[in-house]
Amino acid sequence: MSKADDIFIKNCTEILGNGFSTENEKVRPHWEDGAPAYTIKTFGVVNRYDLSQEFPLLTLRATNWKAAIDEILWIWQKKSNNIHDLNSKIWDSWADENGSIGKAYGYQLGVPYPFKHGVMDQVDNVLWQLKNTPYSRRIMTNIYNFADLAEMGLEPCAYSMTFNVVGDKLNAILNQRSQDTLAANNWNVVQYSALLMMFAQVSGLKAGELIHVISDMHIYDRHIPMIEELMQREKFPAPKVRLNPEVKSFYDFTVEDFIVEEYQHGKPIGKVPVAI
Ligand SMILES: Nc1nc(=O)c2c([nH]1)NC[C@@H]1CN(c3ccc(C(=O)N[C@@H](CCC(=O)O)C(=O)O)cc3)CN21
Ligand SMILES: O=c1ccn([C@H]2C[C@H](O)[C@@H](COP(=O)(O)O)O2)c(=O)[nH]1
Repeated sequence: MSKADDIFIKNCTEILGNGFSTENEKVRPHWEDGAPAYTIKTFGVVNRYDLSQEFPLLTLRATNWKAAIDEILWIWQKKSNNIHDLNSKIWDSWADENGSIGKAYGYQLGVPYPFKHGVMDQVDNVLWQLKNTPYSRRIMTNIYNFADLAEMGLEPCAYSMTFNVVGDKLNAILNQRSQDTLAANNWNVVQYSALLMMFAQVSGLKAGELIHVISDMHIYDRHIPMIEELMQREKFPAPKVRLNPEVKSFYDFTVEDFIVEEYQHGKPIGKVPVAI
C-alpha cells in the first residue's frame, strides 16, 4: 500500500485528534463568500519519504500530478511569477491585473547572487554545487526574502530546500512554514519529490529521501468532512513513476518526461474550496 496514504492519514488523525482550533480567533484567510477560514492545526510535523522505495502519490484520491509538476517547473525552471506562464488556474486569486504574483517563488529563484564561483541564481548554484562540490553542506535555497515580502501576493509557504549527497544518493529537506493539508499536502510532496528526481538525474545521482518539515500543518474548517471521508477509504499500492532517462539538463525537462504507470486511486471528493 502507498506509504504516502499512511503518512497522510497519520497526520490527519493527529491534527483532528490533538490539534488546536483557531475558531473565533483573528485569522487572515477567508472563503470566497467572505467568511473567515478557520483551521485545526498542529505545529512541527516531520514526514520522511524514501523515493528509492516508492513515489509518494496519494491513492485515497487522485492528485493532479501533471498540474503539480507544471507548477514546480513554473517556479524552479521557468523562474516565473506570472500566471500566464502556468497551465492551471490555481494561482489566479493571488495575481494582479497583469498576471503577476509579485516578488514570490519563481521571481526569487531567478535573482542572481555573487557566489565565489560566479554570479548565478539559487537554482544554478544548487546545480553547480551538485556537480562540483557534492559534499558541500551549503547546497540550499531560501526564497523567504524579508526585503521583498511586502511585494508578494502570498508569502512563500514551501520556502527552503537543503540538498545532501550520500554516496550515489541525493537527499533533501523541504522546509514549509504553512500547509493546507487537503488542497496541497500531497501536491507539494509530489512537486518536491519530482524536483529531487530531476536534480538527481542531471547530477548523475539517484533520488534518496525527501524529508518534509512542516511548521503549521492545518485542516480548514470546510475541508473537515472531506478529510474524514478520505481517511476511511481504501488504499492502493503506490504507482510506478520514472523520468525520461534521455534528459541531461534540468532546463530540458517537461511534464511529458514523467512516466506514471499503474496509478490506482479512489474517486474524486468533489470541488475543494480554497481559502484566499
Ligand atoms: N489556502 C490555500 N491553499 C493552498 O494550497 C494554496 C493557497 N492557498 N495559495 C496559493 C497556492 C495555490 N495552490 C493550490 C491551489 C489549489 C489547488 C487545488 O485546487 N487542488 C485541487 C486539485 C487541483 C486539480 O486537480 O487540478 C484539489 O482538489 O485539491 C492546489 C494547490 C497551493 N496554494
Ligand atoms: O505550496 C503551497 C502554497 C500555499 N499553501 C497554503 C498554506 C496556507 O493554507 C495558505 C497560505 O496562507 P498563509 O496565511 O500565508 O500561511 O496556502 C500550501 O499548503 N502549499
